[in-house]
Amino acid sequence: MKAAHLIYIPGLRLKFQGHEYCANKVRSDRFLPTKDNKRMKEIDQLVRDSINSIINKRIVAMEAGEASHDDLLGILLDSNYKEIKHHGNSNFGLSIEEVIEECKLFYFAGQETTGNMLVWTMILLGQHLEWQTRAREEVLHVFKDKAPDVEGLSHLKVMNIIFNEVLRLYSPVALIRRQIHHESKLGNLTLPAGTIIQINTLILHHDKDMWGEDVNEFNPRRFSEGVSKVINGKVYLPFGSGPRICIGQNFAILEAKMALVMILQRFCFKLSPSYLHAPHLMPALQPQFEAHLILRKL
Ligand code: HEM
Repeated sequence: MKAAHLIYIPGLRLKFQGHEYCANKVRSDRFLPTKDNKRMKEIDQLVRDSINSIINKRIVAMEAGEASHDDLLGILLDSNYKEIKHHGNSNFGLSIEEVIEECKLFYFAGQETTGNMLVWTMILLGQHLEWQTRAREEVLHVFKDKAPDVEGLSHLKVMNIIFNEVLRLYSPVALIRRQIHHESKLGNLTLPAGTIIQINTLILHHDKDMWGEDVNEFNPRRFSEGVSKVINGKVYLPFGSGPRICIGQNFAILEAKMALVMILQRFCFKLSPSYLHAPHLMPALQPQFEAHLILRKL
C-alpha cells in the first residue's frame, strides 16, 4: 500500500487503490442481500441463461449430426462429446457448469482487456500525433487500402512497439495473484500455506529505478530492440508469467492490430479538449470518464 503511494502513475486515482485493498471486506459482505449484490446475482443469472441457451442449441445440433462450429464453444463441446462417448458415461469430460465457466472466463478475460488496450492506444496516439503518423505510414506501406491479413500483420514493427509501450504504461490487468499451497521461503520470509501474493504490475511498470527518468513518458522507442532485450533487469508483466501466463496474448495482439490497422486506414484522430485523464481499475484499467476522441475521415 505504501509503495502504491510512492509511485506516480499519471492520472491514476488512488481512490481505486483504496477499493482494491478493501477487497477482503467486500468479499465478506458478498452474501448480504444488498442492492449491489442483488444486481450482481441478476446479471450472473442472465449471463448463465444466455450461455446455457447457446449450449443447448449446439448440443441439439451436434446430436442431430450437424458439423460443429469452428469456435471455442464448438471445440469444447466437441472434445467433451468425444470424451463421454469414449468412456461410455457422462462422469468424464466437463460438466455443463464447467463449460459455462470456461465461456465466461474467455469472454471476460478477452474482451475487457483487449478493448481497453485499444482504447489506451487511441488515447496515446491521439496525444502523440507523430507516432500516429508513423503507425499509419507503416500500415499504408504494408496494406495500402486493402483489408489486413495475418501475414501482413506480422510485418508491423512500429505497431508492435506502440502496443508494448501502451501495455507498459496502462496494463489492463494491473494485479496478478498467486496462492501458495505449501509453506515456502521467499528471501528471509517464510510464507505459510494459503498466503496470497499479489504483484502490482502498474507499480513495477512505473518504477524509475528500472525504466529510467522517462518512465512516465510514452516512448515506444524503448522497445525498438524487442521486448527480451529491453526487459533485461526490469519487470514487464502485461500478460503475467509462468504456467498461468495469459493464454490469449497472441490472439489479443492480432485482434488489436487488425482493429487498429482498419482505423488508421480510414481515420486520423486526436484527443478532444474535453478528455479528462483518470485511469481507473474497474477491474480492467480504463479511462474513468471515457476516451473523448475527435475522428476525421481520411
Ligand atoms: C491485451 C489483452 C490482454 C491482457 C493484457 C491480458 C492479461 C492477462 C493476465 C495478466 C493474465 C494473468 C496471468 C498470470 O496470472 O500470470 C491473464 C490470464 C488469462 N487470459 Fe488474458 N489478457 C489479454 C487478452 C486475453 C484474451 C484475448 C483472452 C482469450 C481469448 C485471454 C484469456 C485469458 C485466460 C483464459 C487467462 C487465465 C489463464 C490461466 O489462468 O491459466 N486473455 N490475461
